[in-house]
Amino acid sequence: MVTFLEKSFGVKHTHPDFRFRSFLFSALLIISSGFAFFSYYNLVVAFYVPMLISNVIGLIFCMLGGYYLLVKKRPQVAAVILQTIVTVDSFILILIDGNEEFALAFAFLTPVLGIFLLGYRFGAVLSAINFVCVLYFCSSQMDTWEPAPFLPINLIHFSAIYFLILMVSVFYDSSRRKAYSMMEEANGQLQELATMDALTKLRNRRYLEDQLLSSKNNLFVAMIDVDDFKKVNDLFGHEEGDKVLIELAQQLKNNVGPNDIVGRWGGEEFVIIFSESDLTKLQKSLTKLNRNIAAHDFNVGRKITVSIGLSDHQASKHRDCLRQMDQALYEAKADGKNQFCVAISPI
Ligand SMILES: Nc1nc2c(ncn2[C@@H]2O[C@H](COP(=O)(O)OP(=O)(O)OP(=O)(O)O)[C@@H](O)[C@H]2O)c(=O)[nH]1
Repeated sequence: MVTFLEKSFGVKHTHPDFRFRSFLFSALLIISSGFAFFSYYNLVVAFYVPMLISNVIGLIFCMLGGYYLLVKKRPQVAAVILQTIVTVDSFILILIDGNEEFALAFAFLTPVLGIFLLGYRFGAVLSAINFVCVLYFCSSQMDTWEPAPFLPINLIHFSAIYFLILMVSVFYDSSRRKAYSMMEEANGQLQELATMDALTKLRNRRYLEDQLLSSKNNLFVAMIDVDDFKKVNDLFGHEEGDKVLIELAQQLKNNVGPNDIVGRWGGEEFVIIFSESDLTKLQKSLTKLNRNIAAHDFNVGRKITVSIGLSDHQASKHRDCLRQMDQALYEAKADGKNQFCVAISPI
């Protein structure tokens, strides 16, 4: 059943909208069954044209709501249609049945349903309009309604209950939405923290690997390793070493394009995922990167340089590509450091 609904709605059951869409679907199904039944009843059992027309129109609107929900995947439009059906139908019932039986009770559906479906702002406006209309109708029909007249005290009771329901619904819905948005915000922050390197504030290895594994394109990826970083720590202390890493993170970001992703792989190793696919252009960028880093003043009593291994990357050969990138980095180090080396996988 859940799989069927997921397919029909076009969203997974974990999607925040799934319950809302399920509610719309069930409500449209139940109401349209009611319309279908009463269309049949008013056509075959007790022929009555006004109710027959209103039921057929209701049925058409339900189908329209279903179309927007299931085909167009626009639940908000379906919600407006459902709300319109309920509000208009409650009016028709009052107009036809007066205060007989349950007709007036249907007016109470609008504040509860309207706020749930349209949100507390639009829902409250609609409820207020609905209230004025019902009030006008009740007042204009006072004393004449059968079987019991609608007395002023009934009006007071009706207004009190209506606004109580409206206020409870507004409070409930605004709290629900607020709690949901706070949870979304907290989730976003957690997600951000889980994918961020605490020292440099760059993306961490988990994020970088997720990006690489989920990419459908062939990419170029570079591994950057600080040369002789142990000496920096040994000569100036670990704290100064940390400052160099933070400054280097900034320099790497300054030297890549806006769509490239810079992250810290771990220790004194960084990774850049390039959006550029032209190798010649990338080689020029890496030459410039090596030059700019070497020329930058890191405020420690020593020049800082980096070695870089560049490799192409395909998600299906992730581990092999990382190995190849490491090998290119190793060659850059072995060749004298402060340079890059390129490794391209055989086609
Ligand atoms: N300050 C600081 N040092 C770190 C951090 N992570 C790793 N290191 C240090 O980075 C150094 C890496 O040293 P090695 O792997 O020997 O490499 P290297 O001295 O850079 O030499 P080459 O890679 O051959 O150029 C070690 O001394 C680690 O302690 C960190 O977060 N902060």
